[in-house]
Amino acid sequence: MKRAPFQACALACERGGRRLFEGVDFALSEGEALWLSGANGSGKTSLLRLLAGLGLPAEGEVCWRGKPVRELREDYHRHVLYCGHAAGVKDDLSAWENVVYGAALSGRRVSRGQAEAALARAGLDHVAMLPAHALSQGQRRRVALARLYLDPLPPLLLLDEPFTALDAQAVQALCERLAAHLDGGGMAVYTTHQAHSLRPQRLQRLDLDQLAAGHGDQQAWRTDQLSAPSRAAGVSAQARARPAAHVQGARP
Ligand SMILES: Nc1ncnc2c1ncn2[C@@H]1O[C@H](COP(=O)(O)OP(=O)(O)OP(=O)(O)O)[C@@H](O)[C@H]1O
Repeated sequence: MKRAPFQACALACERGGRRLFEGVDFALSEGEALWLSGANGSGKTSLLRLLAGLGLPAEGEVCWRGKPVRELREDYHRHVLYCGHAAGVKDDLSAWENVVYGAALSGRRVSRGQAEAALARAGLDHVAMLPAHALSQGQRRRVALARLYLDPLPPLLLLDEPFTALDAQAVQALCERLAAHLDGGGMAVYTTHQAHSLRPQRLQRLDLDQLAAGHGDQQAWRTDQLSAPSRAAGVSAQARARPAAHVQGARP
C-alpha cells in the first residue's frame, strides 16, 4: 500500500513544563486536509509549529515522505508553507516588500511583479505600495496570506487561523484557493474557530479536547459516525490504541 506523504507518529508536546497533548497520530495523503480543533490553549498552534519543524516534540516523530523532518530540515521546508497566527508583517516595509520578504524567509525568491500579482489576487492591488503600518488589521492579515496566492504553491500548507480578521469576500476567496490546492493533489493542515465554506472532498479532524479527554480509543465510534456523504467522499479515519489522537472524518 502507498505510504501517505505526511505523517505524525505518537507526537507529544510540552510547553512551560506542562504536557499539552500526547499520542497524536495521523497520515495525510495527496488531496487531503486535516482540521485541528480544540479550545483556546489546547495546543493547536503548538502542534502546527511541530508539524512545520519549528520545534521538537517531547515524543514521537513528524515524517515527510517517510523521513523525519528533523533530519530533512531545508529539504522539508521547501515543500511547506507555514502561515502563523500573527500577521507577521514588517511595519516599515510596503505590502509588496512584505510578500517578497516573507517568501525569502521560507527560502523562496519572488520578484516585485510576482508579489504584486499575489497581492492583486488577495484583493490588495490598491495598497501594494503602502507601508504596512498604514494598513488595517484585516489588510495586514491579507498581506501575510498573500504568499498563498503565489504560484506554484508547495504541496503542504500549514495554516494557523487563516480566516481570522478577513471579511466574508476574503474568506470565500481563500476557501476557493485552498479547495483548488487540494483538488490539485495538495495537502493542508489548518486551525480555525471561524465559520467558513471550505469543504474538502477528503477531510480529517483532530480534536485536541477529545484527545485530552481520553476519547482516542473509540475507533469504531469514529468510523461508524462518518456521514454517508463523507464515507462516499473517502474521508479517512484512523487511530491507535490509547493514548491516541482523536482523528475522525469531519464536516466543519
Ligand atoms: N512559549 C511558551 N512558553 C510556555 N508556554 C507556552 C508557550 N507558548 C504557548 N504556551 C502555552 O501552551 C498552551 C497551548 O498554547 P497554543 O498557542 O498552542 O494553544 P492554541 O490551541 O493554539 O490556542 P488558541 O486557540 O488560543 O490559539 C497554552 O496554555 C499556552 O499558554
